[in-house]
Amino acid sequence: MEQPPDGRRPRLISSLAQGQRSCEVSLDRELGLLTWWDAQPPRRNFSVPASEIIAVEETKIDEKQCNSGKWQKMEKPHAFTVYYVKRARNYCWRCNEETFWCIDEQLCNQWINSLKELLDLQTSRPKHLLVYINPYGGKQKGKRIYEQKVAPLFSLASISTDVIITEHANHAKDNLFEVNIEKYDGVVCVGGDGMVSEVMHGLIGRTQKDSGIDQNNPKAPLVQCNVRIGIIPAGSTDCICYATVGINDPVTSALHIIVGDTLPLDVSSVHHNNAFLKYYVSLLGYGFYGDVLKDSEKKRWMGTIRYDFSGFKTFLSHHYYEGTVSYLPAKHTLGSPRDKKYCRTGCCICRQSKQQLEEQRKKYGIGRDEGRGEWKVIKGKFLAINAANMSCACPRSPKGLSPTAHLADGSADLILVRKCSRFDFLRYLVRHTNQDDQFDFTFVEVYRVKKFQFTSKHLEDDDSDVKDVGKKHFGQFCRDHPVCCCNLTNNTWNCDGEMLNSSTIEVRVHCQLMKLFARGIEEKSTSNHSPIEQ
Ligand SMILES: Nc1ncnc2c1ncn2[C@@H]1O[C@H](COP(=O)(O)OP(=O)(O)OP(=O)(O)O)[C@@H](O)[C@H]1O
Repeated sequence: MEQPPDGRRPRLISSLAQGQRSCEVSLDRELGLLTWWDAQPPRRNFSVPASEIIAVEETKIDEKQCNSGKWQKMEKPHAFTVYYVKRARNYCWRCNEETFWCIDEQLCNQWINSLKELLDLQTSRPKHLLVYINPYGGKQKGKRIYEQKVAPLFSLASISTDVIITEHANHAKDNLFEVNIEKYDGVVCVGGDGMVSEVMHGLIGRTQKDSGIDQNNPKAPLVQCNVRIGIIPAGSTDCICYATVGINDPVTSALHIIVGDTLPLDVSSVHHNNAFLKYYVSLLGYGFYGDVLKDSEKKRWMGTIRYDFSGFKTFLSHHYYEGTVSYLPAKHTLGSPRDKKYCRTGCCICRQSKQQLEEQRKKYGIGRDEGRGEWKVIKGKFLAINAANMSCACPRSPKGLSPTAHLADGSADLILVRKCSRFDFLRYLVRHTNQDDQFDFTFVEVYRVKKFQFTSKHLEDDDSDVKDVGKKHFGQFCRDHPVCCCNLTNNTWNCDGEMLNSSTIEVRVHCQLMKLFARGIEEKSTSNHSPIEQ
């Protein structure tokens, strides 16, 4: 063992073997770094940070291994296996393993104990989790995905779980109001965005209830929810997972949970007339995205293809909506929607924006800081009104609705698509799938906001009762004849993929209200190779 001069913890260095090859292995306990390199050329060198080691286990050596290679000469070969995160393509993580063989049992135990001590220092890792599985989400594979891909990894990492298979919609949400939440280091949901939304409503609602906060008050300062949520994607839409991890892959998500990653996330609340309606973390969409959802819900029997079908049908209908949007610009944020500064792991825009908000809070007092600033008002006819809390990237649109929206800066990107021709709207939609700037159109506006309101024109009109009779009839006619592009009184918002029926709403972004077991999208340079070959 190497003794450092200044009282630092000693570095463990040994000559071990990997199968037939001998290697040097070093454990720097101060840096938390496991390194190994070939004793003979080509002398490749690998490193794994302790934070990405999943487990270490003594390896049971079978007869075959004992009788093969140079180890057959040894009386008692001993080995230990290190399981660690290996980065694959497209932000995917895999569990890799490396077995190191020692001649001496004492040395083998010393290695196992030293690595375990280092793992014990990883205090952000969960030990006990509450898991909700939606057996009907996506292609109804949630239970199988959990049992085959996730549970074995949790068990390898010595994480214990209480698993609840949901029996009806809102089961997870209701259960979270009753369960002894203190017992758990996090809550995992296996399903799609709908399940994430359910668990989020349960946890945020429970936190407010326990703190005596009235969710119906749109101005109430909500209490941050400290229980992390892990998302195991198993739905038909896994946008929240995709935008926070970079990929919707159950193994990758399970590994982010195991290593105890933490990603703070902004949550927006939606109110109508001092009544709380819903929270959302990815998209709140009116017009095009609200109509696509409304139509697709009637066609659930079609499976995931329903989104394409309803998207095409809604595109042809070309309905527009008239109303007033008022918004409060997010002056505290350091970014802007078209600055090409993407939200990535350890995002400094999110960190600094949160600091700015905290300073404002100290200066003006909690509650009074948020309404400060000048409200802007825009009246018009819109094909779509979208508020993106995150990029909303998904496999169909890898850069998302607002590519530079930030996950945790206390703001949302409000995108207004004014009435335009079908051809122009198609050009706008196509830009979500290529590298061109989707905001570079005269009929598209985008603002970074911390609050906004929308009032439908029909509710603003005093004589709306008389007009509505006619509109109701024409509305039905237009719905039945999709080529008509009239002004409709629809009241459906797409709120994280769930329908919300209220055309007039008040929205407020709550900076970093909840936390996920994730780390955001990693820069390509970190995500290409691991362990690091030096
Ligand atoms: N056992 C259950 N039976 C019926 N519905 C359930 C059950 N468990 C959860 N749900 C509800 O199913 C809805 C959709 O679930 P989930 O998001 O997991 O799947 P999905 O196929 O991706 O659906 P969507 O695309 O609508 O989000 C959720 O809103 C949830 O409340």
